[in-house]
Amino acid sequence: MTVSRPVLSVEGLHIHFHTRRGIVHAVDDVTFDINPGEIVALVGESGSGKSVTSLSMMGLLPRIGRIAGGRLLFQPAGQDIVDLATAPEKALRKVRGGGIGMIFQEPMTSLNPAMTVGEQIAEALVLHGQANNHAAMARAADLLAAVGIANPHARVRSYPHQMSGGMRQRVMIAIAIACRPALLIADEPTTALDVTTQAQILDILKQLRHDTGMAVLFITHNLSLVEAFADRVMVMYAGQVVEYGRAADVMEAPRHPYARALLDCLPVRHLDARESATLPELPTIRGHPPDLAHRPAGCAFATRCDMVRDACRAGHPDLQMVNAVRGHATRCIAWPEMEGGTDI
Ligand SMILES: Nc1ncnc2c1ncn2[C@@H]1O[C@H](COP(=O)(O)OP(=O)(O)OP(=O)(O)O)[C@@H](O)[C@H]1O
Repeated sequence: MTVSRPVLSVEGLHIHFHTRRGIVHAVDDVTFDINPGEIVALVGESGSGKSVTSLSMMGLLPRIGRIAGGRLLFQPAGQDIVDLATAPEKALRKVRGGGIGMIFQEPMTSLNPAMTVGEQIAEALVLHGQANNHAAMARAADLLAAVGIANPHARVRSYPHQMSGGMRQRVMIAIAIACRPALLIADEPTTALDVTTQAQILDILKQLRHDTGMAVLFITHNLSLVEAFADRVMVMYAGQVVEYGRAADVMEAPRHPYARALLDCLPVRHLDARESATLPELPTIRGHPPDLAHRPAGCAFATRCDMVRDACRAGHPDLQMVNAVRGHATRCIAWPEMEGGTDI
C-alpha cells in the first residue's frame, strides 16, 4: 500500500513582528500537516494568528514580520520538496498562484476593476506558463463553468463591477484553481456573503477537492461552518494551536475550554430570523487575549478560563493527546474533568 505524504507539513513555526512595543510573538510553535484532498479548518478569534500563518506560506508577511523558526514543507506529489520558510523569492513566486492558490474575504479588492474577469483568469494561466494567450481565454470560460457561472463564454467579457459578490468570489476561485494547485488557502472566503451564497461557495470548494484531489486550508472565525465543511479542525488561540482533531470530534466534545467557549457562542443553527430574534443574547467569551509582546508564563487562556487552577498559571501547557487513534489533542491540563472528558 502506498501512503501519500502530506502536501504541506508545518513544523514548529514561529512568527515574530518587530514593533516599537517589542517583539510580538504572533505565531508560537505551530505544527500541523495537510494531506492531499483534505479540508483542514483553522479557527480562532481575531488576532489568534490564522492569517499570519497562511501568509507566511506564500512569503507574504508584512515587512516587519519574519519567520523566526520552523519549517513549511510544501511537497506536492511527484515534485521536489520546497521549504517555504527559507525559499528564495523566485521560488515563492512560482508557488504563489501555481502550486498554492489563495482566495480572500473580499474579492472586489483582489480583482482588477479595469480588466474583464476572463482576462484576469487568462493572465494567471499565462503567468505560470500554463497556456498561451489564445488558449488561456478558452480555458477561462471552462474555469468559469467549473465554478458554476452560467453563460461562461459571455461572462468572460464581464468586469467585476457587473457581477454580484457571490459571482466575484466564484471568479476568485476560478483564478485560484487555474493552475491546478495542490493546496488552496481560503481565508474567510464567505464572510461577506449571505448564508445561501456562503453554502454554494463551500459546495463548490468541496466539489473541486473531490474532482481534483486539491487540499484546502480553510481559515475562519466561524465554527458553525466547520462541521459541514472540514475534515479536521485546528483551534488557534494567542498564536498557538490549543486543540486539534477531526471536525466532528471537536464539535461534539471539545477538550479545550477555549474551543468549548467558542462553541457556546454559536447561535442555535437552522432558525429563521423571527425565531432567532426570540433567542436570549448570545454569550461572549469574557476578557481579552493576552498581549503577544508580553506572553504570560502559564496558559495563555488562564485569565479567561472558568476551569483555571494554580498549575495553569505556573507552567506552559504542552499539547497532549486526548485520543491518539483519532488524532485528537488539547493544550489543557484540565481536559479529563471536562464534561464527558474521558469517554470519547
Ligand atoms: N502588521 C503587523 N504588525 C504587528 N503585529 C501584527 C501585524 N499583523 C499581525 N500582527 C500580530 O499577529 C497577530 C495575529 O494576526 P492575524 O492577522 O494572523 O490574526 P487572525 O487570527 O487572522 O485575525 P483576523 O481573523 O482578524 O484576520 C495579531 O494579534 C498581531 O499581534
